[in-house]
Amino acid sequence: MQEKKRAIILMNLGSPDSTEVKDVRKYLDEFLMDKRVIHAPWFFRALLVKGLIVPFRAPKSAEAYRTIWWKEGSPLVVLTQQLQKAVQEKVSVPVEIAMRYGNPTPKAAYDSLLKQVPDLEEVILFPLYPHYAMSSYETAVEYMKEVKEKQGYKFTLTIVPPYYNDKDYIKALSASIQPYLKEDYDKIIFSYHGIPERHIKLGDVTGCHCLQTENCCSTPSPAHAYCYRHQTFETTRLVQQELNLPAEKVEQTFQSRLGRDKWLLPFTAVRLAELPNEGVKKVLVVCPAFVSDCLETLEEMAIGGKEIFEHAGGEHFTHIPCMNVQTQWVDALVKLSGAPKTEPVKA
Ligand SMILES: C=CC1=C(C)c2cc3[nH]c(cc4nc(cc5[nH]c(cc1n2)c(C)c5CCC(=O)O)C(CCC(=O)O)=C4C)c(C)c3C=C
Ligand SMILES: [Fe+2]
Ligand SMILES: [Fe+2]
Repeated sequence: MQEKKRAIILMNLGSPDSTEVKDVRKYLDEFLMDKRVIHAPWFFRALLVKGLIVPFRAPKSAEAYRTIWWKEGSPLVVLTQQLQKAVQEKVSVPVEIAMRYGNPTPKAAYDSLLKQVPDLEEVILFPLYPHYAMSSYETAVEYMKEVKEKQGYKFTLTIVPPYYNDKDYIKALSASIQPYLKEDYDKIIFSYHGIPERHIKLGDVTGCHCLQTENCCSTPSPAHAYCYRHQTFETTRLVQQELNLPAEKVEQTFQSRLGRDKWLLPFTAVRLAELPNEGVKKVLVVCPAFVSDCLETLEEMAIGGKEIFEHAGGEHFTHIPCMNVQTQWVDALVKLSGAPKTEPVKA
């Protein structure tokens, strides 16, 4: 039987095209005008985003991007391109990348694949987010569907589900942490990108579970399929188990808050400022919501987090890089995608 004509798209969040304020403004505008990121009717969202957030944030954000930018471009985009190359070496179908905001766009990714395989039958969409959140996984998937429908492409779209508890993902993430455990450390902080509590409640398919009790995320519920908070706790728990980490040395926090809404607690920045006073002087920080290093890991955590911790009396701060193109992660990704592997070269 003939093999189905397939291809893969790796999808990430995206970055501005450059560190110039005008490009950052354009990127933030597209990002924050997304109705799955800021939940408000279009008119109020536009007023808030275009009138208030973007004009103030763009120059500061551009400054932050300048501290981490590489000569090849944005770390997030460059690392996603490197991941594409690493995956391409292991699968026998074409691999493209697409960004939810900025470039390369979903249309560019689809069109490139159709150029390579005109009779394409199936695109496997791999969101580079291990956890489900409306503002990351859901918006990426829905946007890819929307563009496909609009363009009238005939192939099917198969979506890889969140893999926050997948055995191979957990093993790869654990392997990326393992070498740092040789250091003398007091605590390892699992810092995840935060989201507003409102998003968790809105995504609660039961309508009566999420954030209703202290331990909702560890009480079995169908809501967990869409609960970012539950899924992040699971990743931490499974890595802790895999690496045999003592419970008293593990802490979970949330970073990158924007605006005045109630966001998931505790905040990484607040805990980093408190920990030295609790006798925690040496920390390791890992950011498992990101598979590729980006502004939030390289600037907010490795630079900003370190500053906060040391200013409060901390002595040793180690940021553990994301999995990026580590072989075990690439192998896990290929397996999760279900794409056919390249034939091993015969000796
Ligand atoms: C890991 C998944 C992510 C979730 C969930 C998420 C939610 C979320 N983000 C913002 C606002 C901003 N995030 C920004 C950067 C950024 N966010 C993610 C991932 C998630 N965001 C990544 C990978 C990045 C880095 C992009 C890069 O170019 O490296 C930014 C832009 C930078 C800045 O000005 O700080 C904003 C703004 C909200 C409001 C939100 C949930 C509602
Ligand atoms: Fe974000
Ligand atoms: Fe939950």
